[in-house]
Amino acid sequence: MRVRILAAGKPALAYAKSGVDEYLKRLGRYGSYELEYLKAGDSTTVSATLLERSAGNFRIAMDERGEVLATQAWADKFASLELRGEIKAVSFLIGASDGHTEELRRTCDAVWSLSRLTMQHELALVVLLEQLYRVATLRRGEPYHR
Ligand SMILES: C[S@@+](CC[C@H](N)C(=O)[O-])C[C@H]1O[C@@H](n2cnc3c(N)ncnc32)[C@H](O)[C@@H]1O
Repeated sequence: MRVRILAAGKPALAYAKSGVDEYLKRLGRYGSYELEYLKAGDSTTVSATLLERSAGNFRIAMDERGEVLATQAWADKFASLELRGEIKAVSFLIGASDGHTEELRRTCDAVWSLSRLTMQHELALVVLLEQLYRVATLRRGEPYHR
């Protein structure tokens, strides 16, 4: 199963750029993880583009209003998505500074939260990638996950 991460706007902050590079590099050993940036803009335009670019994928909106899950629950959800043979790709959608539209949240297959905190979108991207890496190591029984 391909894992796609679609994010509005390339990171501009140095810590975010290096965090993204680091976790993408690490994830490369665990499967197909693809990070795609789209142009930042207003919420309506960005949400419409995110939906268009993720058409046909199992879509997970990353949003502070979403379901807060433990890391083990992420791993369990991944396993059950993989068992559903019809799902070829899952897309995680990160919004721009104004967040997602209500329509995007309604249209997605799931809405997950990284915490109840509102994070700057570049930080949210780094936290998402770190969790994906943690889930990958957890599923392989490797020691990174504690
Ligand atoms: C600055 S936030 C948008 C805040 C906006 N006020 C809202 O109502 O969503 C930009 C993006 O970062 C991501 N994000 C920020 N905090 C998050 C959290 N706690 N959980 C999941 N995603 C988060 C979301 O994708 C969000 O659309």
